[in-house]
Amino acid sequence: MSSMEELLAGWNEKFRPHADGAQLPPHHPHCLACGPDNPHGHHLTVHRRGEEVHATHVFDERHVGAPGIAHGGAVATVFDDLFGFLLYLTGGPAVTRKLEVLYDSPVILGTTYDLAARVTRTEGRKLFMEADMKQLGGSRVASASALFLSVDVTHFNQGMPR
Ligand SMILES: CCCCC/C=C\C/C=C\C/C=C\C/C=C\CCCC(=O)SCCNC(=O)CCNC(=O)[C@H](O)C(C)(C)COP(=O)(O)OP(=O)(O)OC[C@H]1O[C@@H](n2cnc3c(N)ncnc32)[C@H](O)[C@@H]1OP(=O)(O)O
Repeated sequence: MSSMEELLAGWNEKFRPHADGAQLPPHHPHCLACGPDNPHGHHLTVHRRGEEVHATHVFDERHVGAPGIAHGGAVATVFDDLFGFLLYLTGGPAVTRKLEVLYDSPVILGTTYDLAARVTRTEGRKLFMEADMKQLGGSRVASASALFLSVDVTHFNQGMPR
């Protein structure tokens, strides 16, 4: 079995119904944001809570921008991937067409943040999503909105070596 075939087989399994409160599976083992086997990754763990997905996250020195502060691109990576977990609730693959991040305050390395994301509207293939990142029990430090577009499985063949 090719690595793509293995990925597809596993991907279908990931779309089974997930109970409220369940930990959701990583997109794949090397995913930059959630893959457990990516040494550069964020190792994001995400749970379903009702129709939302939630994560707690600590950025570290691998994600540094200005000294002591997370790189804005790293913050965007985590938001983008968190949106990708909503696909387990909506039931099929989709990809980011548009991602907008609002940075309210610096995201400090070594600090634990709470993240939550939800689908706000669907329109045909279009999934409109919103997310926020907050200090534990505290104020918002960033928020994001995204448009994902549903795609067929063949979309992912574009990444296979030719
Ligand atoms: C079931 C088996 C599944 C198997 C999957 C297998 C393997 C997967 C393995 C791993 C996956 C891992 C992770 C995935 C999950 C999460 C990770 C985070 C997410 C990402 O990291 S993902 C990567 C970054 N992402 C891309 O790499 C996308 C590149 N891009 C494209 O591939 C195309 O761009 C595409 C396909 C997106 C669209 O192309 P397209 O040709 O299909 O669609 P088109 O452009 O025509 O737009 C259709 C309708 O959206 C409207 N529209 C467009 N833009 C708009 C805007 N800005 N505002 C408002 N409306 C807009 C149009 O106006 C039209 O509207 P209407 O239909 O009403 O006319």
